[in-house]
Amino acid sequence: MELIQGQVITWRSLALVVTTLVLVAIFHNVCSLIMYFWWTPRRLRGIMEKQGWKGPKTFHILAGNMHEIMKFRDEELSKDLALRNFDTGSRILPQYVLYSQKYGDKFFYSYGPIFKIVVTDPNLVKEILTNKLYYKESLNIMIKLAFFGKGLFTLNGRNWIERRQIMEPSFHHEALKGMVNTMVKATTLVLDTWEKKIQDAGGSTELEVNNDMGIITSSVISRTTFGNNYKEGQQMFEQMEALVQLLTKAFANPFFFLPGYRFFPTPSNRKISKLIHKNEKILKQIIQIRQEQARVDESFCAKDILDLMMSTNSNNKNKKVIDGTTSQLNIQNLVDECKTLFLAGYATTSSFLTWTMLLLAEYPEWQERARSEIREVCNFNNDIDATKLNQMKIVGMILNEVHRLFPILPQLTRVASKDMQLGDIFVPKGLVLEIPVFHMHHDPKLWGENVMEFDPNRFTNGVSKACQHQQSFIPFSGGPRYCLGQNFSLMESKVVVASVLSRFKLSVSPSYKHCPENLFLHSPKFGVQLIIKKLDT
Ligand code: HEM
Repeated sequence: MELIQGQVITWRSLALVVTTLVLVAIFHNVCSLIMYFWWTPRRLRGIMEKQGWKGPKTFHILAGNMHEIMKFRDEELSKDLALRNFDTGSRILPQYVLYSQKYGDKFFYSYGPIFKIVVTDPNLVKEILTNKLYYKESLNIMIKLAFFGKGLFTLNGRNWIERRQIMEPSFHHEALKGMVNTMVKATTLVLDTWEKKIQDAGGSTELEVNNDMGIITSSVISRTTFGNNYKEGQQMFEQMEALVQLLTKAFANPFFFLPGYRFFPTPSNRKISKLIHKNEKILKQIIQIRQEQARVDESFCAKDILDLMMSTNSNNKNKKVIDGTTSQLNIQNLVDECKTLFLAGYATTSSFLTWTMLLLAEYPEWQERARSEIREVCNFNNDIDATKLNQMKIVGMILNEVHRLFPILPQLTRVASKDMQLGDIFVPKGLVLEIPVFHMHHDPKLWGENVMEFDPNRFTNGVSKACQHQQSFIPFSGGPRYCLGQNFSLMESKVVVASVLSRFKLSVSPSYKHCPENLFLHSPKFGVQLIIKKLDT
């Protein structure tokens, strides 16, 4: 009886403990949700209002001010736009135009439940980008899993420092010099198809170049990262494109931002998980084969980015990095870094090159000036190397001006890791600071009255002479987290421009509709249609 009673007591206590735990978990989650969606944005807003910052009076608990911003953006996107009109802020960063007109320079708004202030003063921007106490905002979990994992782009703090040390040698000048040939080869393959199309069409043809720039940059990144395994790498791009499409659609669903939503077995979530899994499988296979090669072949030496990464990684085996611990990447870390390089290195440069082709076609005088320089430097043969790329000054000026007018990442964000002082602003812990790169690149106070014109001449004496403040030009960000692939991308862009202009003449097709948009990246909504002619030599 006692035993039975004892058992009853035990079961009761167990049930009580379980119920209490469940209730505590529910209470904790409800409190976190209330903090995230209601309390934190209101608290931060109160602190900023007390300091004279202004912004929209109301915001939706899930969507923040997104409805108003998207409505304004869609109205702007539906208007016709002249190609030489670079005053496109209302479609690229609509929140900036909408709220700076209403509230002046010191304004805030809410992106979903995230409360943000916008900072444009170049001195403050410099402080934000260089001070490591401002860390990278965490990305939506689905985007993170799909494209970056726990890779360099998303890491913060000590993990980021360790990872950057491992990744940097793969992008040093000496390593990059050896990649120029690969860049030329990948470009030539696509340009040969242009030549064939022109021949078939009897002298000139219309081409949508955004697609072809994507083929070049995906081929360059898979060849430079994976060398002989580039074909396996290239399979990933189709999946990545599909993931971009699915995630863009998913973004329109307000529940997408709810914590834990990714675990709901919706058709879209299932497709996304399947694609992520497929990509990881391809990458793991490539890396495992490499690890095996390195193990059995003593003479195995660094040839491509993955080899370089793996060899820096194995040299780190016995090296104490920080706090006396060693840092070595495991296979999942390597997979995440490859994913990061694929997305960061492909879509960015591809959109950038598309805008470059468009502006070269629209400004024939600059196309000709660049062509003369290329003729002088490399005599129009494909004998391009790193030294010759360095000598292409006019091409460099054109590329800078395209980066200024069409920054591919039109805004950057950072989060305060603790209460801080930024100039005369008190920045509370957790506040998100947005840097509107696009608007800084188009500000007449920083660039002069001709800011809305395409004028590469402004870069004749370098960036420091082109604008009032070095931090006014940040297409690749600034401070310790500047783009790891900056020099890689500049080299690749020069190779593509030099190869295209050595063989072809470009003009804008009448079928081109100018519609820049900011969908993750600053890119042309309907692609870029150009008329391509073979150059008379
Ligand atoms: C037109 C081309 C490119 C542009 C405009 C661009 C722009 C940027 C920007 C603005 C950031 C910093 C983001 C932030 O501070 O929040 C960044 C980071 C990064 N980029 Fe690029 N990028 C380009 C090409 C590339 C290429 C070709 C690669 C690699 C092959 C690459 C790899 C990376 C990586 C790994 C990071 C993260 C660096 C870190 O956090 O330490 N990027 N990029």
